[in-house]
Amino acid sequence: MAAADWGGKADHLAGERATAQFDVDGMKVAWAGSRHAVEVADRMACLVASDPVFRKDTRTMLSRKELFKDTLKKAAHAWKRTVELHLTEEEANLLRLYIDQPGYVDLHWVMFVPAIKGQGTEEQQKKWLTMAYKFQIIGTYAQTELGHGSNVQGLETTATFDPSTDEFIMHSPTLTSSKWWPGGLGKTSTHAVVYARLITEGKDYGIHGFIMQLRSLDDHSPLPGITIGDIGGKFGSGAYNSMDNGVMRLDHVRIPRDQMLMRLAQVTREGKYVHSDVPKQLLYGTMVYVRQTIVADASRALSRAVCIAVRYGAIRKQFGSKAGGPETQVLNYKTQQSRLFPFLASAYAFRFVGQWLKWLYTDVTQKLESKDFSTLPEAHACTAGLKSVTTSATADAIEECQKLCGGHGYLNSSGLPELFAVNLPACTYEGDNVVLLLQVARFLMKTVSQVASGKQPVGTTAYMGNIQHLMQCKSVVNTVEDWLNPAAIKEVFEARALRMAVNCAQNISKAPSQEEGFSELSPDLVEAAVAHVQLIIVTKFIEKLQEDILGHGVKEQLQKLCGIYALHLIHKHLGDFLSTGCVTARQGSLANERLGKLYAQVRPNAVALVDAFDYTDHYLGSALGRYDGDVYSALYKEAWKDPLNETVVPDGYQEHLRPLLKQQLKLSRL
Ligand SMILES: CCCCCCCC/C=C\CCCCC/C=C/C(=O)SCCNC(=O)CCNC(=O)[C@H](O)C(C)(C)COP(=O)(O)OP(=O)(O)OC[C@H]1O[C@@H](n2cnc3c(N)ncnc32)[C@H](O)[C@@H]1OP(=O)(O)O
Ligand SMILES: Cc1cc2nc3c(=O)[nH]c(=O)nc-3n(C[C@H](O)[C@H](O)[C@H](O)COP(=O)(O)OP(=O)(O)OC[C@H]3O[C@@H](n4cnc5c(N)ncnc54)[C@H](O)[C@@H]3O)c2cc1C
Repeated sequence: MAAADWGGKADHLAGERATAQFDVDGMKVAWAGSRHAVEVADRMACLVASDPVFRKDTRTMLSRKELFKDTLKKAAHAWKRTVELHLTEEEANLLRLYIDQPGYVDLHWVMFVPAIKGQGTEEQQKKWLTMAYKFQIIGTYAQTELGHGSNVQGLETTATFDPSTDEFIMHSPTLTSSKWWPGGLGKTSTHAVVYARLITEGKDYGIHGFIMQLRSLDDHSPLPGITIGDIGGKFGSGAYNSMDNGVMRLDHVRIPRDQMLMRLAQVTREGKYVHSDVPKQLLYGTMVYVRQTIVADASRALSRAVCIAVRYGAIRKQFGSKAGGPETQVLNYKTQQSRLFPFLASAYAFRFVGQWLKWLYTDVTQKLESKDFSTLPEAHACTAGLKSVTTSATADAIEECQKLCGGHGYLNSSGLPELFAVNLPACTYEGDNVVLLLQVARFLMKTVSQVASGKQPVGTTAYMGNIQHLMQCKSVVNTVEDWLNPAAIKEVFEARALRMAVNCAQNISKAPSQEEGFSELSPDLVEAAVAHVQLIIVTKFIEKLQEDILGHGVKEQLQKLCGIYALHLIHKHLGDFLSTGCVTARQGSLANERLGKLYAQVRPNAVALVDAFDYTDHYLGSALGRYDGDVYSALYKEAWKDPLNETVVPDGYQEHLRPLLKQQLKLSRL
């Protein structure tokens, strides 16, 4: 399908495709999760690619105002098409995804609606979601403030209950309490779930969510007492600048009591605070949900960058053989392969762990509904950890893909600068990655202490129960081939993760207090958390290979990619594996040798492996990553679209360039 908007012209990558040793269609199914998923994604991608309103080839050349208006136009058109075509929720989500332009609708669907679903009573859901589903109101998620983002308990906005009128008074008491960052808040949202300190009967009960109307539904002006605007331009051209991240100050704005989200806690008519018998952490449920979706976003962004770099690497040639033979495709350089193929493997690894995380989230949600809260800490640790590791790796990889494409990768028309700029903030939003890894570490330290007191850990920490073995085992790897054994790979990852966690726990216990120890050891704790999360990713990839995977050669390719993912981590973090005694220096070099062989085996399949992502040229948005590989014509054509090329002689020539040149000429004649 990726050739759909390609039109059947000469395929410069045909030779590459001919060397593939597996069934690309089968791989598409493995990547997407099911035949149905491939089919619906294809249909939605084509719908977007064939609609001129969704064009994005000149996006990076638009001014902020033009870009914002273009985003409003696309969002409205997408909604129109959704209604006209009676799209299902799955189809509508994919439509939004392939439009590929961050905007207020993301916050509306991904945060505002889930916040009400998770924290509103049935009555509140009925009232607000009915309007939200029909886009009669547009909502955002207003949590972060100018002064606090990570420390949610430090937020300053107040919601003070006034029993005389049965209302809350919403107020920003300081400059730092101004809401700052919420997407769509700046110019678009009519409503928001606003997080504020609940004060009733003179007591501060901490952070709670409140639904607030922000703008008039008649003329869109802010309601009395509300000062609201955009926070200004952000990193890169195009990119996240399509989003109106906002600032908001509240001056004693009154809202009815029933606009406090009351599923987790209530304030009675008399002003009494009542907490339900559910963990208070459920207040953070929306963040758990979104972190889970961000893992899927990361694999998608990474796969786009890899697709661009692999296809371009197969087209780009530099240097020939000394005997004057043909020039070498840069993808054939071993250094390119060792930089790029781990990203290809990571894209698949993140995709599969993202599919598993979605399952975990659904499972935990079902348990929560039947009041089983036991798996909540693990769900928090898994979503926080995987969000952190996958987004950091993705941002680094996109940047490296730019370098892998040389100078042309730095052009906006490569698609890479925008891809980087859009995905970089995923390391920060929905929880700064280091802050989230410290949450994982906290969970690990608790688990280690439970294991020490004889409790059997479950789920993703079950391996810690095998502590006797894992603390002293030595890897059995003795030959390069031994590194093909998934059990051998899993064992060293388990041993490394456990030993790093236990080392931290032992060192913390030597500190004057738990808190001081945690703070002192925090750099090591972050590394232990990364080791644990990488183990989860490796394990889920290995488990994926135990499923029925159809299609000639598909499983074999995935086995190679799984090997690359795991072994490149051993190579990259060899210090961890050596210092914890999980592998010897010799085993480390055998792993590296195995890695080199795997790169060579993947090379003839590389283009087909990125074709299996099934991206249209429209979605990829890259002159370098085109399906047909006609890179140079595309680069040449794109250059002429730049506004600078609208005139042959540039604006400013008469005022600045001509006088300068004339003056210099005059001086030289003196
Ligand atoms: C190119 C096209 C692109 C189109 C893309 C379209 C796709 C759209 C997809 C996504 C769009 C995303 C848009 C993103 C917009 C961004 C939104 C935001 O950023 S919203 C704001 C998010 N803010 C944060 O994440 C703040 C981070 N901070 C926190 O989460 C917490 O405060 C904390 C740091 C985790 C908590 O710290 P701390 O422990 O100090 O405090 P407490 O609050 O007291 O916690 C005590 C116990 O609770 C446990 N805990 C904490 N969080 C959770 C949780 N979420 N669930 C369960 N349990 C939790 C914590 O571990 C403590 O436990 P114990 O140790 O006491 O047992
Ligand atoms: C593009 C974008 C969109 C966003 N959209 C929204 C939105 O829609 N709604 C919303 O409410 N918010 C939104 N945010 C805000 C976002 O959630 C916060 O920026 C994020 O949670 C990080 O908080 P912070 O900015 O306060 O960083 P800080 O916490 O100030 O981080 C600064 C530095 O301090 C470090 N640090 C902080 N605490 C610790 C600690 N305990 N230990 C060690 N190091 C620490 C961090 O690692 C970081 O390096 C958005 C942000 C961005 C960039």
